[in-house]
Amino acid sequence: MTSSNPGIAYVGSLLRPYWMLVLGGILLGLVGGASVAGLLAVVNKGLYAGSGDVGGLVASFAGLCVLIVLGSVGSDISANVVGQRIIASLRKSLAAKILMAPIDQLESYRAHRLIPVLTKDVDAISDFAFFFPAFLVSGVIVVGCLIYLAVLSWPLFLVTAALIALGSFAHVLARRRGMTGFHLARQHEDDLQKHYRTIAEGAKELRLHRPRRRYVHVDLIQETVDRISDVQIKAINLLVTARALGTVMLFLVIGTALVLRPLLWPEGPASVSSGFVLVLLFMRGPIDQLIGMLPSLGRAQVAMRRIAELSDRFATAETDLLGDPANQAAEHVESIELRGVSYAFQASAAEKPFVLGPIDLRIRRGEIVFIVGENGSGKTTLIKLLLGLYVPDHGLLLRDGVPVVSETRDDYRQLFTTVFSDYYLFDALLQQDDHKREVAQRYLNRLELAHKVSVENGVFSTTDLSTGQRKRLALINAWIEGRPVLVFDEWAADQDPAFRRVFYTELLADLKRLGKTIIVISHDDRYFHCADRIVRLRDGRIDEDESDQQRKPVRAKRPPKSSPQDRAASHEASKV
Ligand SMILES: Nc1ncnc2c1ncn2[C@@H]1O[C@H](COP(=O)(O)OP(=O)(O)OP(=O)(O)O)[C@@H](O)[C@H]1O
Repeated sequence: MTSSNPGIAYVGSLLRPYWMLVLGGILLGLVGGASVAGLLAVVNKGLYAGSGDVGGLVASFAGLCVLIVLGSVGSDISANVVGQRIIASLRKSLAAKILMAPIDQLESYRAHRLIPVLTKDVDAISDFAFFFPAFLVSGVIVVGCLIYLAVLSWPLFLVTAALIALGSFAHVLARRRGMTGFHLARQHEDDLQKHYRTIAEGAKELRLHRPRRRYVHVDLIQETVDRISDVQIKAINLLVTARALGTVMLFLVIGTALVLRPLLWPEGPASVSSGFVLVLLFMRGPIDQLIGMLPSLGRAQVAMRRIAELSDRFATAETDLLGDPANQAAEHVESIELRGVSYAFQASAAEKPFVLGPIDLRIRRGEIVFIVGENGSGKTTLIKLLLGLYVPDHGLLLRDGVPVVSETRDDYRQLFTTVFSDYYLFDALLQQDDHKREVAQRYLNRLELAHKVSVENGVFSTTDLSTGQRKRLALINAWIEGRPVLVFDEWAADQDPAFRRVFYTELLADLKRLGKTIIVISHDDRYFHCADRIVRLRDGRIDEDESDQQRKPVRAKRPPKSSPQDRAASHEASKV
């Protein structure tokens, strides 16, 4: 979407399915607006009519009243339906966009910017959608009245139109500055969201640190809130002033019309003047309503732009991610491979981006591969490339020797179950058959969670657990999914020594016996002997790739040193 106003283009694409309703609403609005103008003409005529015209005037009056009601109710209903449908489509489409967005784009967008788009921006459009029917009808009434003015007298209409154009120009200028304010305020809203996250997620740390608490409260939150309020006040004041000037301008038009009438049209009937005054006074209401809605329209425009930008940024080549999961059963895989793969994070001009690769790595079915290396050496990035979450800048990802491309990438990803170090724990088990429930129960026992958690109607009874316990629950989820490749990113880091030992020496071996391929990111060098192969990363490159047989004697399998307590705990844990 590269049009000069991506917001309008995006909303246009959302409106397209409802074009019949939109058109119907506009036509009905036109009928309503024209009828109002007609009614004013009838009223004006009535002021000068003789007694013989009463019957015709009453009939016209009643007919026009009915048309006004039908027109305005019809256009209101259609605009309301379209407005609400657009909001619903917007919400669904944004959720779909996020579900399909390239993971690296999603990661760099950051949650504190994403959430306001989903809430604030959609709400801004929703607010406008609520007023949109009135906006539409007011617009149509103004147009209808202008047409009636033109019918009454061309010269006076031209003078009026010139003054209205002048007033509108002043409004356009005011609006442009107002919009700049709304844009600025919206940017500060992102900062505010970030600070809100800070006080919610950093509550414990802030409670313990008075200077930092004060800094966050005063320098970050209060300052940002005041900045937003100042910018909004300025923007709205400008529009309100423009509105008052608009009203004065309308009276100016009335005065000018009255003064100029004898000059411009000396032989014209008095009904022209009264008709003009009547219509101009009547127009004040709808014009006021149109101008009054400009701030809301301005905010909606800013919101649309934000939504369009997000939508543009999250565009993806993988468009079938939300298809029927029934076709995506996990299959087995003989090998997964990165061939000549490199990947660089996007970075600002000042920063040097981290570059991974080029990497050649082939993992075979049934292997236990440990990915090791210093912090920041690129282990998680490597895993994300291997999982098909990041698309390589160069090189190929292969499944059983066949390149994985956009069309096959999601099928490929279904081979894996992962527990990332920043994993998200889902409380519901999607597989609900008896066997899976039994496996879940068995592993709840084995991982010493049965006293805290049970499976009820396919949902874990609680996830209010300690950090280590939650990770065990994530492991159970992974186990139950039964996929052929399991990836653990520092799973054991939060476990007590006994469970760490159970994980490396027993659970990994169990999974291997089931024919699983296992990839483990680990810093636990005490248990490196449990791997069939160790891939060591340094600065984004593979530094060593050693199989069990190649490993030097010093690294050969030997039991890790453990305390008597470790051994006792491990014995207890392995009894289940
Ligand atoms: N979203 C991102 N944008 C930019 N750079 C990133 C991003 N994620 C990671 N990096 C950079 O990539 C490098 C490798 O990160 P990665 O998480 O792969 O390391 P790691 O080996 O898993 O580290 P650790 O052992 O600490 O988990 C780091 O220097 C990090 O700063």
